Amino acid sequence: MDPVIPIVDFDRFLHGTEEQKREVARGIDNAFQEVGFVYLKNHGVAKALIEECFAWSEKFFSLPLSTKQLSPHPPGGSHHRGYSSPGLEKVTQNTFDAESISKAREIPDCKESFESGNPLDKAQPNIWPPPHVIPGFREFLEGYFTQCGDLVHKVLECLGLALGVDGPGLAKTHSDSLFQLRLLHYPAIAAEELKGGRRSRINAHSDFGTLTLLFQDAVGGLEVEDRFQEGVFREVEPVEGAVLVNVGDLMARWSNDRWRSTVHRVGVPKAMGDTMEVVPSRYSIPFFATADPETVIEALPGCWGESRPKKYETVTAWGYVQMRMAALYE
Ligand SMILES: O=C(O)CCC(=O)C(=O)O
Ligand SMILES: [Fe+2]
Repeated sequence: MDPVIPIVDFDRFLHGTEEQKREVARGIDNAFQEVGFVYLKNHGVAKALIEECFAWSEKFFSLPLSTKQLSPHPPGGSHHRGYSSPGLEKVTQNTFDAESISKAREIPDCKESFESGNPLDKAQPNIWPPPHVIPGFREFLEGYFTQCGDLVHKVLECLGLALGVDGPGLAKTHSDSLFQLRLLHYPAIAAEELKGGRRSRINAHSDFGTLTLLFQDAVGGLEVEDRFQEGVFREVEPVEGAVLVNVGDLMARWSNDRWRSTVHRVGVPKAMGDTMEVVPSRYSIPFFATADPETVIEALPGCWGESRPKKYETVTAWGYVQMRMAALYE
């Protein structure tokens, strides 16, 4: 059976009555408890803007490799900006020791990406291509970043409502907006390579941060792990006009595991059937949110009590994300 990712009408939070807002908050809360993913429709980011972002992404990735490499992702995992060519980033899941990391990396991810962040982020400055190579790219992405950041803040406000946290509560912990906008391109690939497990589009992983927004094209192939059967993945079909929102590890921990950070990966789209030999190229645009670095991550109100003791030690948001990033590169 396909996983049911609930679809919630976010306009009822953005413009609804108090009761409608609470209803949306309950809807997202339930979805995050059950699957860790929710589809939001009427999320307020204009369709034309999202389409334009996909167009910029296609334009960037169609540049020659040598041109894309004019804005290279630095070696190591601590400065996550710029262009990564296919095979550079190798996603692994919960493996921090050298031996298991190198084993997981035998199957390369067949994708290329371009990462950018908040222009005010001093710790991770953006790495843009020279303007003459793709004029307007930087300006567009900087504006798009702000729009996605606004949506993250709204979703956090809504989650705060679900937990009974007053006012902007949770959104306040993300006020630096040290988020990451990622353009992703999975080049066309022989179906055999993916099915035979010799290569993957993106290996199974969960996201590190608090929340991820994911816009994807119509190709499909995103799969989420069955909550009751480890290692069993089911496809999540794209829903036109809706943004997929999922819980990251930091949020799972912060919510004392009330909300799930579900493992996901990208494989062969089911809609292709068994006959197609080449899996078409796919584009997606995740936007990763995390809390301000100094935020103290300890069980949120409403997520612990006598019958639900706190499961995790207190960490800062910064300390946690650094540990996860270091396992990505090198
Ligand atoms: O491309 C996708 O649909 C998923 C990407 C993803 O999971 C990630 O970048 O963390
Ligand atoms: Fe992910």
